Amino acid sequence: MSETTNVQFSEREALLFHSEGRPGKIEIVASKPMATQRDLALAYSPGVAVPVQAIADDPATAYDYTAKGNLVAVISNGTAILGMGNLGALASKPVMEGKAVLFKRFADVDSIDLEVKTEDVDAFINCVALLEPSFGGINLEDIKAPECFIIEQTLRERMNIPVFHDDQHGTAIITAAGLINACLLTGRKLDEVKVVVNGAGAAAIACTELIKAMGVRSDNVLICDRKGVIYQGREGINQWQSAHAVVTERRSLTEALVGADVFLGLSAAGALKPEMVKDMAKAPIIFAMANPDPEIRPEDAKAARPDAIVATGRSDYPNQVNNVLGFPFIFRGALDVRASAINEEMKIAAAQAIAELARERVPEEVAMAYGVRHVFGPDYIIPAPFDPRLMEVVPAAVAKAAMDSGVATKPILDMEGYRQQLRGRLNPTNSLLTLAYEGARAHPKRVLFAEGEEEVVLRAAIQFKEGGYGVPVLVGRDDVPERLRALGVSNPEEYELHNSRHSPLVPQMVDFLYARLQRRGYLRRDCERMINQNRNIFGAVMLQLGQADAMITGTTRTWAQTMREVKRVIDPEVNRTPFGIHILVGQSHTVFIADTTVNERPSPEELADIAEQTAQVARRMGHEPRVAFLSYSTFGNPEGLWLENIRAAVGVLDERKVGFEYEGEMAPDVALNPRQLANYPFARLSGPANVLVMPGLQSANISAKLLRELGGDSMIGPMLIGMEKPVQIAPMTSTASELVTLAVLAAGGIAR
Ligand SMILES: NC(=O)C1=CN([C@@H]2O[C@H](COP(=O)(O)OP(=O)(O)OC[C@H]3O[C@@H](n4cnc5c(N)ncnc54)[C@H](OP(=O)(O)O)[C@@H]3O)[C@@H](O)[C@H]2O)C=CC1
Ligand SMILES: CC(=O)C(=O)O
Ligand SMILES: [Mg+2]
Repeated sequence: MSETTNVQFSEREALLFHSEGRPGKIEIVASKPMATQRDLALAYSPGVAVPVQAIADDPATAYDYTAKGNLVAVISNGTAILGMGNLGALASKPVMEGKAVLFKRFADVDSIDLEVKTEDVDAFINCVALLEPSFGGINLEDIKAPECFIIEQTLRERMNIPVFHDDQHGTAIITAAGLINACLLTGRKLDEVKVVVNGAGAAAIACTELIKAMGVRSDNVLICDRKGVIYQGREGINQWQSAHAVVTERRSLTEALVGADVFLGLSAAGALKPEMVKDMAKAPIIFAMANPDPEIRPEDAKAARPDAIVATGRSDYPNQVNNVLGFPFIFRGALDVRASAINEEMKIAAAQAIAELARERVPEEVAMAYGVRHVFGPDYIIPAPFDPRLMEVVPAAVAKAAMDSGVATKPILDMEGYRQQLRGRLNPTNSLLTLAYEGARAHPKRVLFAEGEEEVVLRAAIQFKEGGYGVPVLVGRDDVPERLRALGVSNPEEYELHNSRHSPLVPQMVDFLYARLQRRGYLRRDCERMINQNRNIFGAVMLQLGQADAMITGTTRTWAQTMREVKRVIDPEVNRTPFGIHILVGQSHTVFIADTTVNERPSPEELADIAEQTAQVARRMGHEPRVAFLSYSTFGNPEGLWLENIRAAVGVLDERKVGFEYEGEMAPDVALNPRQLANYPFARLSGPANVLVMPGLQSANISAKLLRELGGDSMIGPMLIGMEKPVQIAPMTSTASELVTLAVLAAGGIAR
């Protein structure tokens, strides 16, 4: 995306995000059934004694019988939390929990945060070293320099699993990848560039070492800390800093930057001033990587030097140079070959793989569907963390480097098979939802929130606006600005508000509604009353009159009631069957269930329409559809009275010659479980179904709601499909972020 974007949120929102529901960001879920006494007897005593003995006899089997092989500890003592400084072990917990969930989200690595309350180097080292049996790898985090160097070095020597201080090496790898590409774009050679590194701590020293190893000349790198340039002979510098001290007359950051090609900021917010940037060389490369706030804001850097290539550590500006691009995938590769360490070869392989990926074109279907233009250039020197290709490319490169350099204890024999397996580990829905959000930011639309008096709706509207996803158009009373202010909004007057009491649009709206309903038994005054008193009708007419691009409602009335109101104003699209889809999203699977909201006893043609349109939605969300028409019966067994419609629907699709797999009638276990499906070798599904077409509304709606209430996975929807205008009716229990997701899907044309 080329536009500069800037996600904003209030402090209240950030706290609410962390406290809502279960406090914090992680929970532990059992990976084996725990339902019966037998399960418990196997999982715990006495059954557990068997793997205990096996591991005692052969320690390598711990990888077969426990979670060790996919488990990474994120460990900190909180002495250098982001760029916020030493705030202690406990305060670092939100960051460490955050890293743990990023491991899972991006690379399906299970991870747990451990905050160790000591600044004593030996105590910390002992604590971590003793944990070796528990984990497949150790990610050290936010530990200040110089202690971090001793800690990491000693632990690498003492432990037989990868120990990786991410602020050092993760950051260095991503910085190196970004630098390679920025130099390519500006026609520079690494052995000629003059670099100023601001900050002389963990990240800065590691970045300096890696870029020197890649060819940047030692006498071309100046490092600065708060006191200025680290020159040879300066008092009070440590051994890691003195290794990079140079002979120079320059003393301040300002002096250091005169004529410099590259600024690498790994220090603190605001450390780089616009006037300093002015003296840098032509087309300067500025990586302001301090978190959460960079050394200079990109807009200020660009104002001072429009010819600059600017990167930050943040996700809300172009060019995010942040270690999140590396650590999940680097550990994925290291774990998969049971590497005993993450060595230089693996780091360089990761940096090169990431740099190369940015130079390749983003897959066309992703770019087209979401209007996201990621083309190698000054605003795109590095892939975005949600780029699904990272998961395939980086772990494979790291695993290969581990094998080639002799640290892989379980080499991968079939590399192509491994890449395929990596692809299957991630659910495309996750990355496509992120891309849908990015697409919304690139093409902001006007979304009407009809129930502007509900707190949850206002919070969704705030998130929608502050996230830059579009313009919320609120329907509500005059006290809405006051309510927005109470929710932490400082500029509520910037929110567009429509109130039927004094909207100048009302006469036009009444005309529209009356023209539509006069032959359906409504008088003009009925229409006036509906416009004045019913927010869904008011909102839907606004949508019809082109005042917004999409509409979200549903939190104050039941779904059916809301649908009745909406349908008074908005028709189904010509030749389409309106219906509803619930989408069940797990870590590695997505299932689309339809029709969960509209048609009580769909005809064969309607079932076929529902299948076709749901398959299209699945494709828009990155899944190759495999449709199962569900029943209690599988291919006529048991026989029953209600199967004809379903069989006829399969026949309708046969005639239509649709371009996706479908089959039926079949029971859900046959549709979803390959072992059951194997009993029907003639069935035309190449794998478990991901689109489930239900025989009727009873079973569909009940299943969707059961799954929402009892299932562990998250549910999107119901999405309303097939209406002439993009209107979405959310469940009454929706959270603010669920409403935002529906708004983004509706505005982006994915839910239609
Ligand atoms: N984008 C990314 O992926 C990453 C970014 N970072 C960022 O890098 C920064 C440093 O992290 P880390 O190395 O772990 O921390 P450390 O505590 O190890 O190092 C901090 C260093 O920054 C220096 N510093 C602080 N303020 C200034 C300033 N105003 N001007 C010059 N130097 C300054 C300190 O110098 P002194 O000794 O004089 O105080 C010290 O050398 C943080 O902002 C962090 O968020 C870190 C890792 C990854
Ligand atoms: C990104 C990161 O690890 C940091 O800022 O410390
Ligand atoms: Mg960090």
